[in-house]
Order: sequence, then C-alpha cells, then structure tokens
Amino acid sequence: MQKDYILAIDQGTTSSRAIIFDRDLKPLTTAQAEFTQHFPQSGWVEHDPEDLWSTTIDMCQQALKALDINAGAIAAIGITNQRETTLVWDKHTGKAIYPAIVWQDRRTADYCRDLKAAGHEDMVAGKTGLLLDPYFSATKLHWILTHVDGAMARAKAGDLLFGTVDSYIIWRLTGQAAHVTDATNAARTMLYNIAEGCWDQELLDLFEIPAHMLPEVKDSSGHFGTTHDDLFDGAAIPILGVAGDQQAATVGQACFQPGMIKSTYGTGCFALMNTGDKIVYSSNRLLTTIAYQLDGKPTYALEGSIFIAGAVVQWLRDGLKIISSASETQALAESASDTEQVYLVPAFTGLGAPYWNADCRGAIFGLTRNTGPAEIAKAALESVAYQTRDLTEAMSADWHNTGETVLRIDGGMVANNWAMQMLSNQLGAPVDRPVITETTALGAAYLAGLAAGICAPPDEFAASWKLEKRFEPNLDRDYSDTLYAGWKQAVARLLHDPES
Ligand SMILES: Nc1ncnc2c1ncn2[C@@H]1O[C@H](COP(=O)(O)OP(=O)(O)O)[C@@H](O)[C@H]1O
Ligand SMILES: O=P(O)(O)OC[C@H](O)CO
Repeated sequence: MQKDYILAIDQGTTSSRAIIFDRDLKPLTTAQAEFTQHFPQSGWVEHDPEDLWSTTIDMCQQALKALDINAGAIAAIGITNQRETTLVWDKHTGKAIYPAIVWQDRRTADYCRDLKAAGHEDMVAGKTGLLLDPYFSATKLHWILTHVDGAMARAKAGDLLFGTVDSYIIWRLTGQAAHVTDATNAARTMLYNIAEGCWDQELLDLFEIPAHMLPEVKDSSGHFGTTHDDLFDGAAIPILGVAGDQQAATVGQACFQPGMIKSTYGTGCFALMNTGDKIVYSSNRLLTTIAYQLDGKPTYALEGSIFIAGAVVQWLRDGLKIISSASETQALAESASDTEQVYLVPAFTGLGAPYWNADCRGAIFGLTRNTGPAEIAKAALESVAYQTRDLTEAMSADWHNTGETVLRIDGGMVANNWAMQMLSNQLGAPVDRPVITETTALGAAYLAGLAAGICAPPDEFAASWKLEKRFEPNLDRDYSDTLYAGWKQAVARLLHDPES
C-alpha cells in the first residue's frame, strides 16, 4: 500500500490532538479532545494517565476516519508532548502507580528549597541547564517514590518504570515493547547531563532514583518502536520522531540557525533561541536545554518559560467574564483610552523566567475611575508583550548576537494582531507569523518524515517555511521603553523589591 501520510500526535496539557499531514507536510485533518484537569490540593495539578492514553488513541482513530484512510497508509508517527509531566508505572501490569504529576504542579517547592539550602543548585544547573524548581521531573519522581506505599522498594527491585508523557504513550503504542524517550524530553527531567548526553549518576543519587527505571534516550528523529498489531487494524506503524512540544515548535518553525528564536503563545509562552552546538549557561535565569538531536548531535537552546500568556485571556473570559470569546480582546484593546496606563501582572501561579518566584500572585496597578473592561483587556494583552521582552532582553544579555533578531511566533494567541503589533513595538524588532501556526505538530511530523526518508533535510525544509505576516515596530522607541519601565516597576512592587 502507498504510504502517503504522517500522523502527528500532540499530547498537550489540556488536550490531545492527532493531525495527519501529507508527504509535503500539509496538514489535512485534526482531531482534538480535552481531558479533565485534577487539582487535589492547592498548587497540585494531576492528569489521569488513562485519560492521556485514551484521548490520544481515540484522536488517532478519529483523524484516520475523518480522512477516510486506512492506518496502513501512514508511513510514520511523530510524537510531541507536554514536557516534564511525570509518570511511574508497573512494568508487569502496565498500570500507573500514581496519577501523572503535571509540570505546573508546585508540591515539591519545599524539597527544592531544601536542596538549594544544602548547596546543590550549582551542581544541578551545571549538569542539566535547569534551575532547582518544582517545574522539572526529578523532584516529582522523588515525591512519587517516597509517598506512594512501597514504591521505592518496587523501583529498586526493578518493577517500576519512569517516563515523561512521550515515553508513556510510546510504551502503550508499542504494546509495552519500547521504553524510550528522546534527548529533548530527557533534558527536562533534571536527571540528564546535557553536555555528556546521558543520565547522570550524581543526580540520580541526589534525587534517589534507581537508574533502571529510566528510559533509553534517543535522537529526536529515528526509530522509537512500532505500533502493536491490536491498535491500528494490524498495521505496524513505525514511530520515527519524538520531541517535547516547545522543541518540536522550534523545529516546525525551522529555527535551525544559531540566534533564531521562536515563541509559542498558548496557555503559557515558551521562547527558545537556538545556540547551535554551544551550551550557553544563562547569567539571567533562563534555562539551557536541547532544541533537537539529530545523528547523535545535540543542538542547544536558551529557553524562557512564562506560565501565563493566553491563560490571562481565558481569565478575562471565564473569571472576570468581560469577554465571551478570546478574539474580542482585540477590539477592546483598540478602543481603550490612551491616557490610562494600567499594568496587569498575571502571576496567577507565581512568575516563571526570569523571576522564578513561585509565591507571588497576580496584581493590577494604575486603576482609576476611568478604568473599564477595555483598559483591563489591553493591559492583559500588553502583559504578554512585556513578559516576552523580559525574556528576549535576558537572551540578548546571555547571547551576544550582533545580527538583527527576528522572532517567529505561533500558538493560538498569535491570531490577535493588536497583541502581536504590541509585541513587535516592545521588542523593537520584527515579529514573523508563519502560514502554518500548528508548528508543534508540524515539527513532530517533520522529525518522523525525516527518519522515514520522506522529508527533505533541514536546510531544504527551512527554505519551505512561509511567512504569513510580518509585524514591524510602529511606535516611538522612547515611548515603548517608558511603557516597559512601568511594567518593570509593577513587577518589582509585586515582588516586594525594596528598591521599587
Ligand atoms: N484572538 C485571540 N486573542 C487573544 N488570545 C487568544 C486568541 N485566540 C486564542 N487565544 C488564546 O490562546 C490560547 C489557546 O492557544 P493554543 O495554542 O490552542 O493553546 P494550548 O495548546 O496551550 O491549549 C488560549 O489561552 C486563548 O485564550
Ligand atoms: O502543553 P502545553 O502546550 O501547555 O506546553 C507545556 C510545556 O511543554 C511545559 O513545559
């Protein structure tokens, strides 16, 4: 049978998606299902592993049906996923021993504080490129092993396996045959030495993790396993591409040259700058990570992670109820008074890069009797631009790039022209929106297609990247800087900086 399609699985924080691409990487159909978020205690976020699996497999079946094709026509599967989220399962029964602890979960904040106080942060950061924060998998995995009855003993006996979401989905897709991950996902666990390209014994000792629970780490494009006969009418489909979702978006945006930046605006915002084969350690509280690994060679990136971007717009809709759909924010911002300068700092769950403060909470500054929904909506959109400028300023301080920086944007929020224009004004640089904004799935499909021999090498793929709209700065630079200074002051007040 002619194998004309690539199936990309995007297992995200709030939904699972399956997208089928043709051989030219044109998306043909998308199936998407949301699943329940569990918040058992303040600061805790969990997913039911069965939900992650069942929505994923159901969406694959639904996409095949929508396109009316047989699974046998799929040449390869590419997987991309919410990163850091931690699962532990029994290798004999396949059953997870605890819900998936989601990347947003802050339950290990005290443990991280203790490890910092004991002086481990420099060693951890030096090996992993990450900060000692609950965000990453290691402290979540330690929590499961030390809080679930008997878990540590079973792990030591070799009965339990650990994985990020990609590993868990592959384990199930392959009928429990493959326990693998890729280097980009491994780089988010805080157990992986990004310079040496291996799990690190000193880190495993620190977090008390038995090495044999860990998956084998592979290139982002290569053979991860083959789907089990029972799943797709007997078709054995090879899984040929895997990358964490922000890294997959970096690939989908063809940010293959050092200095290129992509920024994805979904629930949160994640900006990655390619730093080539150089590991750049941040002096400005950014993360160092692996952007992708091809032919055994890692390409590194600096990453800025903002926890709330599009979610602030959801809050306007579901919390404040001043809009009924996200797109209304554009007209509201356009109609807002020029003389009111309101700042909204959306620290609903603390602040991520470059502040890394888990304890602060959101605030609105500058309210007057004239402040209404339009000014609040404008301030919400502006907060996304200011937070991105925080990241790009930190990136330029870490990476002394002489060329012009262009930011490639994607994610649901980039549909908002007002917000993207504001972003360009704040950065004082062009902002490029591509024709395909489903770049995460595109990246996963490309990695799979590359290994399948269907897709062209990276330089040719990069040449096929298509611009839909470029936003250029159109506001006086001094005025933009004054607005940004106001934002910095608002954040300083929130963090109780005595200097503010
Ligand atoms: N026109 C718009 N203006 C502002 N925000 C938007 C707009 N359209 C979507 N969003 C925001 O984008 C987010 C959805 O983007 P998406 O990439 O699907 O996110 P995720 O993959 O994280 O669920 C939502 O938080 C939504 O509020
Ligand atoms: O699932 P998303 O798109 O919210 O992405 C989550 C990130 O991978 C967390 O690091």
